[in-house]
Amino acid sequence: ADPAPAAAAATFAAPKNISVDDADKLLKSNPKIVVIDVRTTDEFKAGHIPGAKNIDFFSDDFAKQLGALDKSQTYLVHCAAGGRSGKACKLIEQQQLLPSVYHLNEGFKAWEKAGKPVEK
Ligand SMILES: O=S(=O)([O-])[S-]
Repeated sequence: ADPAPAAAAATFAAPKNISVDDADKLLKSNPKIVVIDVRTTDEFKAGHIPGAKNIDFFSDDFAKQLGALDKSQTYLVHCAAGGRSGKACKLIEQQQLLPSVYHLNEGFKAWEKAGKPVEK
């Protein structure tokens, strides 16, 4: 009666830290990757990575919203400087919310500072 959780778990990989330059290259080479910006709506509105989806880390149903995303996609998660997104990635790993996640751990601040594309 055991649903073989080990086999299911094997398809999940822990979120992988990635630099600003590597994230930029990754998004260019794979336009299907979904960027998840876990900052607040106000921060998001002030400028974000083009095409990003905003899911506020502080929203009550944050984990639920992540868990409801399409698990066949690959995601790039970030916040402003890696604090909130680091916690988000722990949650993703512990609860196995998404199987394929990159973490832009230096955050949007580093992205912007490097002169990478920003959309409002
Ligand atoms: O949470 S934070 O690193 O964006 S300040």
